[in-house]
Amino acid sequence: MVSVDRALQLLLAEGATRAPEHIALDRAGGRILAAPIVARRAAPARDASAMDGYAVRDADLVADWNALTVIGESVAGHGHTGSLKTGSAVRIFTGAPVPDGADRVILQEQVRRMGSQVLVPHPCAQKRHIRQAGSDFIAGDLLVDAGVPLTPARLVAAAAADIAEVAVFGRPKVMVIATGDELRTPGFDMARPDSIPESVSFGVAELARHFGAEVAIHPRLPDDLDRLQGAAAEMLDKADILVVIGGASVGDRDFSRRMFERAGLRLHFSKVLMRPGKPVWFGKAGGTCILGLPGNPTAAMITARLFLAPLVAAMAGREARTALDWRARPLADGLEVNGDYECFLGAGTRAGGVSASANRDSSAQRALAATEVLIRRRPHAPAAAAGDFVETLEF
Ligand SMILES: Nc1nc2c(c(=O)[nH]1)N[C@H]1C(S)=C(S)[C@@H](COP(=O)(O)OP(=O)(O)OC[C@H]3O[C@@H](n4cnc5c(N)ncnc54)[C@H](O)[C@@H]3O)O[C@H]1N2
Ligand code: MOO
Repeated sequence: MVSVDRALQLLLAEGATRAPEHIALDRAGGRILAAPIVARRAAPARDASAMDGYAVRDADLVADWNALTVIGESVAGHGHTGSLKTGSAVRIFTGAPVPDGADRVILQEQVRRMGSQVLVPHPCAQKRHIRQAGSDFIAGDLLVDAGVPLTPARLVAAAAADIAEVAVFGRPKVMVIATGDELRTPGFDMARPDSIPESVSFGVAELARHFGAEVAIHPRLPDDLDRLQGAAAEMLDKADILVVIGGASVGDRDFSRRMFERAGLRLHFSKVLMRPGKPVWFGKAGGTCILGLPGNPTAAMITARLFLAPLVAAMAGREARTALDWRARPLADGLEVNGDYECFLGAGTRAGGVSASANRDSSAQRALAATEVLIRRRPHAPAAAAGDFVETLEF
């Protein structure tokens, strides 16, 4: 049996990032950049108007009101050709190139238009309403570092930098399999009272996707060692990480480790000093990582959050710690002294702080749905009172 920290260390030693690939920007959302985004052009490329109005020369604005001849128009996408001469103005719109010779843009609300002329007030010390060429960035500027996800906002910056294709890390392939004679597909074939809906694979698959994996769900299998061993070899070929749900404990029909014996399983840890989730195990067969989750749904989801999420994140090109962002939050209610095992309590958040679920049974699924954060209780942590700070993780 190993501690949670030691288990993480052993697991993450196997979390090598996937090779980078080049993909079109419109398919790159959420992927992790393998190379930085460097601007290929300046923004704006030339001086641009920040407002709708008139481009004018300061030298023409000496009186309280100044009559200027409107000699043309500059709209976004079609700039005015030619420069601004003494006594003239150019009608201009937001985003349009500012004609050469213009010093500022006067807002249209502040002028009086009279036929081909415009009456422009003295600008006093008003803003110029001109975005200078390169004031956002210039060609060669680093806009986004490697190693971070392409968020919606970063996709905008990459496109603005005139980039059509980005280098991102490959996504790890995760295959999830649920095992157990009692399991049935939700919504089907629940006639026998000893059948239960298979629920855990849905949560584990979504969690893996959320942290950057490409996920496949293998059809679930009964507790039949021959069939499990037969499926093992085929699954190992198709996945970077294989997640087996159930059969992790010591019962006569708990086969999740033995399922991979023939494939040459090398166990890195088997059992962790934690509650819930003690039966969780991790090993490798060939080049594939195998994570065995306990079947009890709360135990499965907590161990997946603590071990699968950082492994996927690391393989997808992020630092594993980004998936384990422990934060101090105050307790809304007190907690009892902790025992020898490290404990992870599902909790909700309220105005006063975090509040652990009353139901701590590792088979609970209603309390799981209400869990927003996990509270971490180190071995032998003393009793804690409302208002005390505890380590918490987004769930
Ligand atoms: N003698 C001992 N018994 C048990 C120990 C132990 O140390 N000694 N550990 C207990 C702990 S802790 C856990 S957790 C469970 C883990 O058991 P398994 O991983 O072998 O899981 P199963 O027996 O297959 O299932 C447990 C429970 O969860 C339900 N289940 C399983 N898979 C799913 C699924 N995909 N969707 C929904 N529900 C699932 C299953 O029906 C069982 O009710 O072992 C304790 N026993
Ligand atoms: O993982 Mo078990 O469900 O610790 O009780």
